[in-house]
Amino acid sequence: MAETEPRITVEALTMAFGDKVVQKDVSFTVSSGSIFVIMGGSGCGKSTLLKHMIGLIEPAAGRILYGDRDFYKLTEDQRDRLLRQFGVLFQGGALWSSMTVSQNVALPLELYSSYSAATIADLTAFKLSLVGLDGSGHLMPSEISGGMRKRAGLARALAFDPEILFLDEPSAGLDPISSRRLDDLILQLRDLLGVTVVMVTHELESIFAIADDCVFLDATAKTAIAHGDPKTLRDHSDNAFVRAFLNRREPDRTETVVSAS
Ligand SMILES: Nc1ncnc2c1ncn2[C@@H]1O[C@H](COP(=O)(O)OP(=O)(O)OP(=O)(O)O)[C@@H](O)[C@H]1O
Repeated sequence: MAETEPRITVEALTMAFGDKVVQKDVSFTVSSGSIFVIMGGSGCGKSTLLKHMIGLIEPAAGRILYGDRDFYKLTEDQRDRLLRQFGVLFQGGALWSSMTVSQNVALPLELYSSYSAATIADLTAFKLSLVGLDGSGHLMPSEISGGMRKRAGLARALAFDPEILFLDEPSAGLDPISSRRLDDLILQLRDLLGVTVVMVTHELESIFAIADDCVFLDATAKTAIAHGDPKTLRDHSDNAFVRAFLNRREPDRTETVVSAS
């Protein structure tokens, strides 16, 4: 069950590339221990928002707070320490094709920790077991399925026992069964490790199966037009476009689009 303490606060965020504003005045909070989904149509700025949240792109305006710490006001040292609490799985979840699954998972520990080789081997085996890949560490990425590759990417994202996992389209390209397994794994990791999960996805099945909360970005309004529990939004949002999206219907653009839910 999700706790209610706000873990992340996004406050009046404007995201832009030069003169091109992608989204403006986006505000929401992510509760500690929740699975939070960033959704919206293609090109509305979901991945861009995730990149702002993990320090890759600086806001044009607004703030992103972790607890009461304003991310972009932190010193480099403070920011590095905060980043250590993040686990990130990017779209594609690329593994190095010339390394075994174990070597891929061990890589961040080898690069960014001073653990001994034996400790790294133990930690790697533990992370692989967490994602159900015990016994597969010796295989090359080309020898495992797409679903297993995603799980290996997740094991690597868990290298430093993150408090927050950021996942960009984790189930993209997976068949429905592998996608379902990945959803179950994300839920288990949240329950077992107590991590907060922030996920970009437009897989509705996934959203309804595991998300506690969401923000809905709109490419036309260039702002968030809804937030809350996805099932509640699907059935009761006062925004017709959001209801249509979540019910997989063509939106009726003649209906009034209300700018918040
Ligand atoms: N580095 C960049 N420079 C300029 N424009 C960018 C850059 N990255 C993204 N954009 C633009 O910002 C907008 C949002 O892109 P983004 O990838 O965040 O959307 P998205 O909602 O994640 O899309 P999708 O669901 O298709 O993956 C798009 O118009 C995109 O072209």
